[in-house]
Amino acid sequence: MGHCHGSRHAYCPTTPLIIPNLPTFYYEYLYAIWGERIDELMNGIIFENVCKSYGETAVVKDLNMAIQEGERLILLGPSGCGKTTTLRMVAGLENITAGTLKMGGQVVNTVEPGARNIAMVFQNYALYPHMTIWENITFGLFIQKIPIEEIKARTKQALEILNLSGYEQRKPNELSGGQKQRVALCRSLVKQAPYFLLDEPLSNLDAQLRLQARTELVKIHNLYRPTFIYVTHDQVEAMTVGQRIAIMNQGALQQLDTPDVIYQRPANTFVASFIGSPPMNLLQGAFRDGALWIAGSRVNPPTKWHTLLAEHQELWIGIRPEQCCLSDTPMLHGQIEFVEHLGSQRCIHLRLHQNGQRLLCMLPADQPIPTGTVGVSFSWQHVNGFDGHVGKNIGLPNRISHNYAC
Ligand SMILES: Nc1ncnc2c1ncn2[C@@H]1O[C@H](COP(=O)(O)OP(=O)(O)OP(=O)(O)O)[C@@H](O)[C@H]1O
Repeated sequence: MGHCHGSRHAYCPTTPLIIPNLPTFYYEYLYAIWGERIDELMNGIIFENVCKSYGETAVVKDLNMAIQEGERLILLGPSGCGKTTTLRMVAGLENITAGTLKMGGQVVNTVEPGARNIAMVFQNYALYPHMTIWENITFGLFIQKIPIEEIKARTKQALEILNLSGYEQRKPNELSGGQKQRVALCRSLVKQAPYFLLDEPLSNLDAQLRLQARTELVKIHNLYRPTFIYVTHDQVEAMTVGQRIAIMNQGALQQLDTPDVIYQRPANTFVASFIGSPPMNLLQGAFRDGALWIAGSRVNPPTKWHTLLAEHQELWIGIRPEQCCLSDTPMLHGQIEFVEHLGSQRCIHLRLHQNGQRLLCMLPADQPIPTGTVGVSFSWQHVNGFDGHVGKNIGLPNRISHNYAC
């Protein structure tokens, strides 16, 4: 277990804390997650109680978040939730109102942007119109006085990865939007900075190009594994590019975890209804006399759940649409109101009989769909329960499959 060499180690289980000024539980929490790899984490980015306000308005609230060195982290959330502000604080483009931001083990609250060793890609490509593509990409490297052979080698490699070889002598106005976006990525890539910050870099691309660019982003990351923070409000992008996703709402971090865990075990009702298309069904639940009532129907949950359910009594029961099926021995009954055709699947909109709540079921397109009233079942292993008052996941023991690719 122990690895107490060097001075930047944050926590060693056999000795007291080495770095002062942080609560003990914080290191214990980090160590529990990262174990021996805590070294890498300390070289990453750590937010400690970070707040940002504009006048009286708090836009980032008490953010605690540790990003591992070399990790691809996505900041995801609805418009205005504070993603860009968070990213800009890392870049040094916004002051931090309160709290501490650390990069590479150093507090950087007052460090100038130019001294933070970051590469940043913005939504608008910000290319110099009078320069060629090659000049746009290499300009910053010449300023850094990097040897010409090194500049040529880095640029050649980046142009190849981003399919831009042959475009070196064009001007930005001779490129399509997607190509300009790739030049902007290329220009950041050649810096080989340890921190790579991206703010909605694909938002100007059409669906086809976005798909291709997602793969390129992962390739870029794999090339030299910078610590990568990527802001988006597109959950497909988040799920496919991110190794972990931080979900924000109204300036507060809601959940920070792998895409699988976030999808299958959302931390609260906000995450449950934000992630997934269509989103998770949240049905009213109540636990009385050993039975669970879901949307007004009595059902029998696994006996081992009873203690947990009894602690909450009023609940939201979360069931993903694709985990519902039509059944001859149903748990719930409803009236089909609408059928959406989505190619390989169909989304059935039901109005439940007992309490009139709506339930969405995702079914294979080749499954015959009866008309009128239908019965629906689901398997307990995929069900989530949320406290009826505060909306927090109560941790019913359901099954999570960890099958995402790093
Ligand atoms: N300079 C500023 N002065 C006052 N309020 C600001 C300023 N910059 C941002 N805000 C507010 O802070 C909140 C967070 O903005 P931010 O740009 O971080 O959100 P976001 O999650 O990135 O949104 P989007 O996805 O729409 O870009 C918003 O309500 C915004 O109006």
